[in-house]
Amino acid sequence: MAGMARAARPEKTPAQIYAAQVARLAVRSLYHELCLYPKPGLVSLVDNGSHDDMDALTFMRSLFSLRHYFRKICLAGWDNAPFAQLRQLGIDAEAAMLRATRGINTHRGAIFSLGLLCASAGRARAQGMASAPASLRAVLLIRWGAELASHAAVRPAEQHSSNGLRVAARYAVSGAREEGALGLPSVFEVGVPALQTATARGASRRCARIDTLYALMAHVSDSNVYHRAGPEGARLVRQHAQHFLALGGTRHVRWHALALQGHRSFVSLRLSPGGAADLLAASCLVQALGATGQ
Ligand SMILES: CC(C)(COP(=O)(O)OP(=O)(O)OC[C@H]1O[C@@H](n2cnc3c(N)ncnc32)[C@H](O[C@H]2O[C@H](COP(=O)(O)OP(=O)(O)OP(=O)(O)O)[C@@H](O)[C@H]2O)[C@@H]1O)[C@@H](O)C(=O)NCCC(=O)NCCS
Ligand SMILES: Nc1ncnc2[nH]cnc12
Repeated sequence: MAGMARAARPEKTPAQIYAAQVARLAVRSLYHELCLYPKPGLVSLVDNGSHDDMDALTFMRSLFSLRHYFRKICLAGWDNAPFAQLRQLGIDAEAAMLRATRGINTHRGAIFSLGLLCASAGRARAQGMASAPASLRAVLLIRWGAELASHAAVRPAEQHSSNGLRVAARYAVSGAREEGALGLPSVFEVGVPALQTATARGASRRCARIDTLYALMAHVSDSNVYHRAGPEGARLVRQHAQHFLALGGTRHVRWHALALQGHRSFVSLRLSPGGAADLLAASCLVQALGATGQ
Protein backbone atom coordinates (compact mmCIF):
# COMPACT_ATOMS: atom_id res chain seq x y z
CA MET A 1 0.00 0.00 0.00
CA ALA A 2 1.28 3.47 -0.92
CA GLY A 3 2.97 5.31 1.92
CA MET A 4 3.34 2.21 4.11
CA ALA A 5 6.85 1.07 4.85
CA ARG A 6 7.45 -2.58 3.97
CA ALA A 7 8.72 -4.65 6.89
CA ALA A 8 12.46 -5.19 6.49
CA ARG A 9 13.49 -8.80 6.00
CA PRO A 10 15.57 -10.06 8.91
CA GLU A 11 19.28 -10.17 8.08
CA LYS A 12 20.56 -13.65 7.27
CA THR A 13 22.92 -15.08 9.85
CA PRO A 14 26.42 -16.26 8.81
CA ALA A 15 25.20 -19.84 9.33
CA GLN A 16 22.25 -19.33 6.97
CA ILE A 17 24.46 -17.71 4.31
CA TYR A 18 27.00 -20.53 4.51
CA ALA A 19 24.34 -23.29 4.48
CA ALA A 20 22.75 -21.80 1.33
CA GLN A 21 26.17 -21.81 -0.34
CA VAL A 22 26.87 -25.43 0.68
CA ALA A 23 23.42 -26.54 -0.53
CA ARG A 24 24.07 -24.94 -3.93
CA LEU A 25 27.37 -26.83 -4.20
CA ALA A 26 25.69 -30.12 -3.23
CA VAL A 27 22.92 -29.76 -5.83
CA ARG A 28 25.51 -28.70 -8.42
CA SER A 29 27.63 -31.80 -7.69
CA LEU A 30 24.62 -34.05 -8.29
CA TYR A 31 23.87 -32.15 -11.48
CA HIS A 32 27.46 -32.58 -12.75
CA GLU A 33 27.20 -36.32 -12.10
CA LEU A 34 23.91 -36.51 -14.01
CA CYS A 35 25.31 -34.58 -17.01
CA LEU A 36 28.45 -36.69 -17.30
CA TYR A 37 28.49 -39.01 -20.35
CA PRO A 38 29.33 -41.76 -21.20
CA LYS A 39 28.82 -43.36 -17.76
CA PRO A 40 28.48 -47.14 -17.90
CA GLY A 41 24.86 -48.19 -17.33
CA LEU A 42 23.93 -44.91 -15.66
CA VAL A 43 21.29 -42.31 -16.50
CA SER A 44 22.52 -39.12 -18.21
CA LEU A 45 21.08 -36.35 -20.36
CA VAL A 46 21.80 -38.59 -23.38
CA ASP A 47 20.00 -41.81 -22.37
CA ASN A 48 18.55 -43.86 -19.51
CA GLY A 49 21.37 -46.40 -19.32
CA SER A 50 20.23 -49.63 -17.66
CA HIS A 51 17.09 -48.05 -16.22
CA ASP A 52 13.60 -48.29 -17.65
CA ASP A 53 11.80 -46.52 -14.80
CA MET A 54 13.83 -43.29 -14.67
CA ASP A 55 15.40 -40.70 -16.95
CA ALA A 56 17.24 -37.38 -16.65
CA LEU A 57 14.00 -35.55 -15.85
CA THR A 58 13.35 -37.89 -12.90
CA PHE A 59 16.83 -37.03 -11.60
CA MET A 60 16.29 -33.30 -12.15
CA ARG A 61 13.05 -33.43 -10.14
CA SER A 62 14.83 -35.40 -7.45
CA LEU A 63 17.80 -33.08 -7.07
CA PHE A 64 15.56 -30.02 -7.07
CA SER A 65 13.56 -31.57 -4.19
CA LEU A 66 16.77 -31.94 -2.14
CA ARG A 67 17.98 -28.34 -2.11
CA HIS A 68 16.31 -27.41 1.22
CA TYR A 69 17.49 -30.67 2.79
CA PHE A 70 21.16 -29.89 2.10
CA ARG A 71 20.71 -26.42 3.57
CA LYS A 72 18.93 -27.76 6.68
CA ILE A 73 21.43 -30.53 7.36
CA CYS A 74 24.33 -28.07 7.00
CA LEU A 75 22.64 -25.81 9.56
CA ALA A 76 22.04 -28.82 11.83
CA GLY A 77 25.77 -29.59 11.62
CA TRP A 78 26.60 -25.98 12.43
CA ASP A 79 24.35 -26.30 15.51
CA ASN A 80 26.14 -29.50 16.60
CA ALA A 81 22.95 -31.60 16.21
CA PRO A 82 23.01 -35.24 17.33
CA PHE A 83 22.99 -37.97 14.68
CA ALA A 84 19.30 -38.75 15.34
CA GLN A 85 18.42 -35.27 14.08
CA LEU A 86 20.56 -35.65 10.92
CA ARG A 87 18.98 -39.04 10.31
CA GLN A 88 15.46 -37.62 10.60
CA LEU A 89 16.34 -34.89 8.09
CA GLY A 90 17.61 -37.65 5.77
CA ILE A 91 14.40 -39.67 6.20
CA ASP A 92 12.30 -36.58 5.42
CA ALA A 93 14.48 -35.90 2.35
CA GLU A 94 13.96 -39.48 1.14
CA ALA A 95 10.20 -38.91 1.42
CA ALA A 96 10.49 -35.63 -0.55
CA MET A 97 12.60 -37.40 -3.20
CA LEU A 98 10.03 -40.20 -3.53
CA ARG A 99 7.21 -37.65 -3.88
CA ALA A 100 9.16 -35.78 -6.57
CA THR A 101 9.98 -38.96 -8.52
CA ARG A 102 6.64 -40.73 -7.94
CA GLY A 103 8.22 -43.49 -5.90
CA ILE A 104 11.54 -44.01 -7.68
CA ASN A 105 14.76 -44.18 -5.68
CA THR A 106 17.09 -41.82 -7.52
CA HIS A 107 19.28 -40.44 -4.74
CA ARG A 108 19.01 -42.47 -1.51
CA GLY A 109 22.75 -43.02 -1.35
CA ALA A 110 23.40 -39.35 -2.15
CA ILE A 111 20.99 -38.18 0.54
CA PHE A 112 23.09 -40.13 3.01
CA SER A 113 26.65 -39.33 1.90
CA LEU A 114 26.23 -35.76 0.64
CA GLY A 115 23.99 -35.05 3.65
CA LEU A 116 26.77 -36.15 6.02
CA LEU A 117 29.25 -33.97 4.13
CA CYS A 118 26.98 -30.90 4.33
CA ALA A 119 26.56 -31.46 8.09
CA SER A 120 30.34 -31.81 8.48
CA ALA A 121 30.95 -28.63 6.47
CA GLY A 122 28.53 -26.75 8.77
CA ARG A 123 30.16 -28.16 11.90
CA ALA A 124 33.68 -27.36 10.63
CA ARG A 125 32.71 -23.81 9.73
CA ALA A 126 31.03 -23.18 13.09
CA GLN A 127 34.31 -24.17 14.77
CA GLY A 128 36.31 -21.82 12.53
CA MET A 129 37.95 -24.69 10.64
CA ALA A 130 38.72 -24.66 6.91
CA SER A 131 36.61 -26.94 4.70
CA ALA A 132 39.65 -28.87 3.42
CA PRO A 133 39.01 -32.61 2.82
CA ALA A 134 41.01 -33.75 5.90
CA SER A 135 39.11 -31.37 8.21
CA LEU A 136 35.72 -32.47 6.88
CA ARG A 137 36.54 -36.13 7.46
CA ALA A 138 37.95 -35.47 10.93
CA VAL A 139 34.82 -33.54 11.92
CA LEU A 140 32.57 -36.28 10.52
CA LEU A 141 34.34 -39.02 12.49
CA ILE A 142 34.91 -37.07 15.70
CA ARG A 143 31.37 -35.71 15.97
CA TRP A 144 29.22 -38.50 14.51
CA GLY A 145 31.58 -41.50 14.06
CA ALA A 146 30.33 -43.49 17.06
CA GLU A 147 26.67 -42.99 16.14
CA LEU A 148 27.38 -43.84 12.49
CA ALA A 149 29.05 -47.06 13.65
CA SER A 150 25.98 -48.08 15.62
CA HIS A 151 23.78 -47.10 12.63
CA ALA A 152 25.81 -49.58 10.56
CA ALA A 153 25.00 -52.41 12.98
CA VAL A 154 21.75 -53.75 11.56
CA ARG A 155 18.95 -54.52 14.02
CA PRO A 156 16.97 -57.78 13.47
CA ALA A 157 13.77 -55.81 12.69
CA GLU A 158 15.58 -53.96 9.88
CA GLN A 159 17.05 -57.02 8.19
CA HIS A 160 15.99 -57.42 4.53
CA SER A 161 14.14 -54.08 4.65
CA SER A 162 16.14 -52.54 1.77
CA ASN A 163 18.06 -53.73 -1.29
CA GLY A 164 21.30 -52.78 0.46
CA LEU A 165 20.50 -54.87 3.55
CA ARG A 166 19.30 -57.85 1.50
CA VAL A 167 22.56 -57.76 -0.47
CA ALA A 168 24.62 -57.44 2.74
CA ALA A 169 22.86 -60.48 4.27
CA ARG A 170 23.12 -62.58 1.11
CA TYR A 171 26.67 -61.85 -0.05
CA ALA A 172 28.30 -60.48 3.12
CA VAL A 173 29.36 -57.28 1.34
CA SER A 174 29.47 -53.78 2.74
CA GLY A 175 27.49 -50.79 1.46
CA ALA A 176 26.44 -47.24 2.29
CA ARG A 177 26.20 -47.82 6.06
CA GLU A 178 29.80 -49.05 6.38
CA GLU A 179 30.97 -46.19 4.16
CA GLY A 180 29.39 -43.76 6.60
CA ALA A 181 30.74 -45.51 9.69
CA LEU A 182 34.31 -45.38 8.34
CA GLY A 183 34.08 -41.68 7.42
CA LEU A 184 33.39 -42.17 3.69
CA PRO A 185 36.74 -43.82 2.79
CA SER A 186 35.73 -44.22 -0.87
CA VAL A 187 35.25 -40.46 -1.09
CA PHE A 188 38.33 -39.32 0.87
CA GLU A 189 40.77 -42.09 -0.10
CA VAL A 190 39.68 -42.84 -3.69
CA GLY A 191 37.35 -40.23 -5.21
CA VAL A 192 38.94 -36.98 -4.02
CA PRO A 193 42.56 -38.14 -4.70
CA ALA A 194 41.49 -39.27 -8.20
CA LEU A 195 39.93 -35.85 -8.89
CA GLN A 196 43.03 -34.09 -7.53
CA THR A 197 45.44 -36.23 -9.57
CA ALA A 198 43.51 -35.70 -12.80
CA THR A 199 43.17 -31.96 -12.16
CA ALA A 200 46.90 -31.65 -11.37
CA ARG A 201 47.84 -33.24 -14.70
CA GLY A 202 45.64 -30.72 -16.51
CA ALA A 203 42.67 -32.98 -17.34
CA SER A 204 39.40 -31.23 -18.19
CA ARG A 205 36.68 -31.37 -15.53
CA ARG A 206 34.79 -33.89 -17.61
CA CYS A 207 37.80 -36.21 -17.98
CA ALA A 208 38.67 -35.85 -14.28
CA ARG A 209 35.11 -36.92 -13.38
CA ILE A 210 35.14 -39.87 -15.81
CA ASP A 211 38.46 -41.13 -14.39
CA THR A 212 37.14 -40.67 -10.85
CA LEU A 213 33.94 -42.59 -11.59
CA TYR A 214 36.06 -45.46 -12.95
CA ALA A 215 38.38 -45.36 -9.91
CA LEU A 216 35.30 -45.65 -7.69
CA MET A 217 33.80 -48.48 -9.77
CA ALA A 218 37.08 -50.38 -9.47
CA HIS A 219 37.07 -49.98 -5.70
CA VAL A 220 33.53 -49.75 -4.25
CA SER A 221 31.39 -52.65 -3.11
CA ASP A 222 28.26 -51.24 -4.80
CA SER A 223 25.07 -52.70 -3.35
CA ASN A 224 23.14 -51.56 -6.42
CA VAL A 225 25.36 -53.73 -8.64
CA TYR A 226 25.06 -56.73 -6.28
CA HIS A 227 21.30 -56.25 -6.06
CA ARG A 228 20.89 -56.39 -9.82
CA ALA A 229 23.58 -58.84 -10.87
CA GLY A 230 25.12 -60.57 -7.82
CA PRO A 231 28.87 -61.19 -7.34
CA GLU A 232 29.36 -61.99 -11.04
CA GLY A 233 28.00 -58.54 -11.95
CA ALA A 234 30.26 -56.94 -9.36
CA ARG A 235 33.25 -58.79 -10.84
CA LEU A 236 32.38 -57.53 -14.34
CA VAL A 237 32.08 -53.93 -13.14
CA ARG A 238 35.45 -54.11 -11.37
CA GLN A 239 37.10 -55.81 -14.34
CA HIS A 240 35.83 -53.22 -16.85
CA ALA A 241 36.89 -50.34 -14.60
CA GLN A 242 40.35 -51.81 -13.93
CA HIS A 243 40.87 -52.41 -17.66
CA PHE A 244 39.87 -48.82 -18.51
CA LEU A 245 42.20 -47.41 -15.84
CA ALA A 246 45.09 -49.71 -16.82
CA LEU A 247 44.88 -48.29 -20.36
CA GLY A 248 45.36 -44.81 -18.89
CA GLY A 249 41.70 -43.81 -18.48
CA THR A 250 40.86 -40.62 -20.36
CA ARG A 251 44.54 -40.20 -21.32
CA HIS A 252 44.02 -43.03 -23.82
CA VAL A 253 43.29 -41.64 -27.31
CA ARG A 254 40.31 -43.98 -27.71
CA TRP A 255 38.93 -43.51 -24.19
CA HIS A 256 35.58 -42.24 -25.42
CA ALA A 257 35.01 -45.28 -27.64
CA LEU A 258 36.10 -47.60 -24.79
CA ALA A 259 33.71 -45.94 -22.36
CA LEU A 260 30.86 -46.07 -24.89
CA GLN A 261 31.52 -49.75 -25.46
CA GLY A 262 31.40 -50.29 -21.68
CA HIS A 263 28.18 -48.32 -21.45
CA ARG A 264 26.52 -50.48 -24.14
CA SER A 265 27.63 -53.74 -22.56
CA PHE A 266 26.48 -52.61 -19.08
CA VAL A 267 23.07 -51.75 -20.56
CA SER A 268 22.79 -55.16 -22.20
CA LEU A 269 23.51 -56.78 -18.79
CA ARG A 270 21.29 -54.29 -16.85
CA LEU A 271 24.29 -53.28 -14.73
CA SER A 272 24.13 -49.92 -12.94
CA PRO A 273 26.87 -48.66 -10.58
CA GLY A 274 24.52 -46.21 -8.80
CA GLY A 275 26.53 -46.32 -5.54
CA ALA A 276 29.72 -45.26 -7.39
CA ALA A 277 27.75 -42.47 -9.11
CA ASP A 278 26.62 -41.12 -5.72
CA LEU A 279 30.18 -41.30 -4.41
CA LEU A 280 31.42 -39.39 -7.47
CA ALA A 281 28.96 -36.59 -6.65
CA ALA A 282 30.12 -36.70 -3.01
CA SER A 283 33.77 -36.43 -4.13
CA CYS A 284 32.92 -33.46 -6.39
CA LEU A 285 31.23 -31.79 -3.41
CA VAL A 286 34.32 -32.27 -1.21
CA GLN A 287 36.51 -30.81 -3.95
CA ALA A 288 34.14 -27.84 -4.41
CA LEU A 289 33.99 -27.18 -0.64
CA GLY A 290 37.80 -27.25 -0.49
CA ALA A 291 37.97 -24.80 -3.38
CA THR A 292 35.90 -22.21 -1.48
CA GLY A 293 39.14 -21.75 0.47
CA GLN A 294 37.34 -21.08 3.74
C1 LIG B 1 22.12 -45.86 5.06
C2 LIG B 1 21.00 -45.80 4.05
C3 LIG B 1 21.51 -45.06 2.83
C4 LIG B 1 20.42 -47.19 3.91
O1 LIG B 1 21.06 -47.93 3.15
P1 LIG B 1 20.75 -49.48 3.07
O2 LIG B 1 21.99 -50.18 3.49
O3 LIG B 1 19.53 -49.84 3.83
O4 LIG B 1 20.56 -49.66 1.53
P2 LIG B 1 19.64 -49.05 0.38
O5 LIG B 1 18.33 -48.60 0.87
O6 LIG B 1 19.68 -50.05 -0.70
O7 LIG B 1 20.40 -47.73 -0.07
C5 LIG B 1 21.75 -47.58 -0.18
C6 LIG B 1 22.06 -46.74 -1.37
O8 LIG B 1 23.40 -46.27 -1.28
C7 LIG B 1 24.03 -46.33 -2.54
N1 LIG B 1 25.17 -47.25 -2.42
C8 LIG B 1 25.31 -48.51 -2.85
N2 LIG B 1 26.49 -49.01 -2.51
C9 LIG B 1 27.12 -48.04 -1.84
C10 LIG B 1 28.40 -47.95 -1.21
N3 LIG B 1 29.25 -48.98 -1.18
N4 LIG B 1 28.72 -46.80 -0.62
C11 LIG B 1 27.88 -45.74 -0.63
N5 LIG B 1 26.67 -45.76 -1.21
C12 LIG B 1 26.29 -46.89 -1.80
C13 LIG B 1 23.02 -46.82 -3.54
O9 LIG B 1 22.44 -45.67 -4.13
C14 LIG B 1 22.36 -45.67 -5.57
O10 LIG B 1 21.56 -46.76 -6.02
C15 LIG B 1 20.26 -46.28 -6.09
C16 LIG B 1 19.31 -47.27 -6.67
O11 LIG B 1 19.13 -48.22 -5.67
P3 LIG B 1 17.96 -49.27 -5.69
O12 LIG B 1 16.66 -48.62 -5.42
O13 LIG B 1 18.38 -50.37 -4.78
O14 LIG B 1 18.08 -49.78 -7.19
P4 LIG B 1 17.19 -50.28 -8.37
O15 LIG B 1 18.11 -51.06 -9.22
O16 LIG B 1 16.50 -49.15 -9.07
O17 LIG B 1 16.19 -51.21 -7.64
P5 LIG B 1 14.93 -51.96 -8.14
O18 LIG B 1 13.90 -50.91 -8.45
O19 LIG B 1 15.35 -52.72 -9.39
O20 LIG B 1 14.57 -52.85 -6.99
C17 LIG B 1 20.36 -44.97 -6.71
O21 LIG B 1 19.31 -44.23 -6.32
C18 LIG B 1 21.67 -44.45 -6.08
O22 LIG B 1 21.39 -43.50 -5.09
C19 LIG B 1 22.00 -47.53 -2.69
O23 LIG B 1 20.71 -47.46 -3.19
C20 LIG B 1 19.75 -44.97 4.44
O24 LIG B 1 18.58 -45.39 3.87
C21 LIG B 1 19.59 -44.48 5.83
O25 LIG B 1 19.94 -44.97 6.87
N6 LIG B 1 18.97 -43.40 5.74
C22 LIG B 1 18.76 -42.59 6.91
C23 LIG B 1 18.50 -41.25 6.48
C24 LIG B 1 19.69 -40.53 5.92
O26 LIG B 1 20.02 -40.65 4.76
N7 LIG B 1 20.33 -39.70 6.71
C25 LIG B 1 21.35 -38.83 6.19
C26 LIG B 1 22.14 -38.20 7.26
S1 LIG B 1 22.56 -39.26 8.55
N1 LIG C 1 23.16 -41.18 -13.05
C1 LIG C 1 22.65 -42.19 -12.35
N2 LIG C 1 22.06 -43.23 -12.97
C2 LIG C 1 21.54 -44.26 -12.25
N3 LIG C 1 21.58 -44.34 -10.91
C3 LIG C 1 22.17 -43.33 -10.26
N4 LIG C 1 22.34 -43.12 -8.94
C4 LIG C 1 22.96 -41.94 -8.80
N5 LIG C 1 23.20 -41.38 -10.00
C5 LIG C 1 22.72 -42.23 -10.93
